[in-house]
Amino acid sequence: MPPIERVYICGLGAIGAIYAARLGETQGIEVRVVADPARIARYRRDGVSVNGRPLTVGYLRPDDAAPPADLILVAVKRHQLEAAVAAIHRFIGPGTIILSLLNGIDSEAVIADSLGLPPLPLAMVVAIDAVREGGAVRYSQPGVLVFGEPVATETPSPRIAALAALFERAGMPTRVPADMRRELWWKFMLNVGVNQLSAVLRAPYGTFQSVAEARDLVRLACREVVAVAAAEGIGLGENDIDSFFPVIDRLDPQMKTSMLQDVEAGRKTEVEMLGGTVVALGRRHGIPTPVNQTLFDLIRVIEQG
Ligand SMILES: NC(=O)C1=CN([C@@H]2O[C@H](COP(=O)(O)OP(=O)(O)OC[C@H]3O[C@@H](n4cnc5c(N)ncnc54)[C@H](OP(=O)(O)O)[C@@H]3O)[C@@H](O)[C@H]2O)C=CC1
Ligand SMILES: CC(C)(CO)C(=O)C(=O)O
Repeated sequence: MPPIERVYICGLGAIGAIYAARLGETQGIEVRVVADPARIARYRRDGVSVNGRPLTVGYLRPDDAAPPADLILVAVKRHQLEAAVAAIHRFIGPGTIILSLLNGIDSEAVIADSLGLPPLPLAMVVAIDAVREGGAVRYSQPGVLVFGEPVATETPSPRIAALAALFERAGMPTRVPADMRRELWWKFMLNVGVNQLSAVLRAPYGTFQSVAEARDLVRLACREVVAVAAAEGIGLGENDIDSFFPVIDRLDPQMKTSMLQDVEAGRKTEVEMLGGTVVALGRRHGIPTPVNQTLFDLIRVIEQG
């Protein structure tokens, strides 16, 4: 597989801007952000910055004529995914790799199904504390991009090797686990616990680092993920809950989850893809999920308040 040189990004938010900045500074990589004219006008007028440095990047409108990308990074919120897929479809060629940086367990399948493509690689960004206010993005921990094929394998496929080579050139930390599907579920469990509780408690990471009761509440929500995951053939356990607290403990105590940022900015949250998914899977498998039902209802009330 040829090296990745042309990267298009859809979603210039907390995550997308960090990837645009890092890849855009890498010799030999062309980065362009795909967005509708209204968003492009806003980015040009108000500016986008990452840790105080203005971002200079080229833009592409969904109906522009441009060569297919080698790689498309999708970094929108879950409820924005369908529109993002429509925006990128013109830039997909036979060799284009699409990598979804969204949280949750279904975005890759949604993208592939909508576009009639074979299964995409699975991906997630972990241990990052990105915060966005308007177009100003800040982070203290850059995190790790974790990706792999959807079917467990010890040997990286050509597209996974090409992705690893790209991010190594850009000096961005990556990890390629053998069983990426299980990793995605592990991160999903973390987000179900920490993101939802942070939104209800209006709590930054510091609360989950120092308040025992907050950690206990996270555990209660995550145990329901362990139960539905088992019914879906994914083996997670209490030790997997234990293993994410050290990740949260290393984040800036004053920074906030993406869901708390949405609540504070009055935006729609990703609650359907977190608690909503747990509740739906619980119903399908006859597993009670009262904690996630409660969190779901609370966050829906907050969204409408
Ligand atoms: N923030 C974090 O620390 C982390 C977030 N994640 C996950 O990454 C994903 C992205 O999160 P995050 O970056 O925080 O979200 P943001 O809300 O900061 O960014 C999403 C961006 O996508 C833009 N967008 C939405 N729809 C379109 C579209 N159709 N075309 C072009 N641009 C579009 C939005 O523009 P506009 O503002 O104009 O709507 C916004 O700038 C989520 O799934 C989140 O859960 C994962 C790890 C950590
Ligand atoms: C793990 C965490 C909480 C930060 O990386 C996240 O994924 C988010 O804010 O959505």
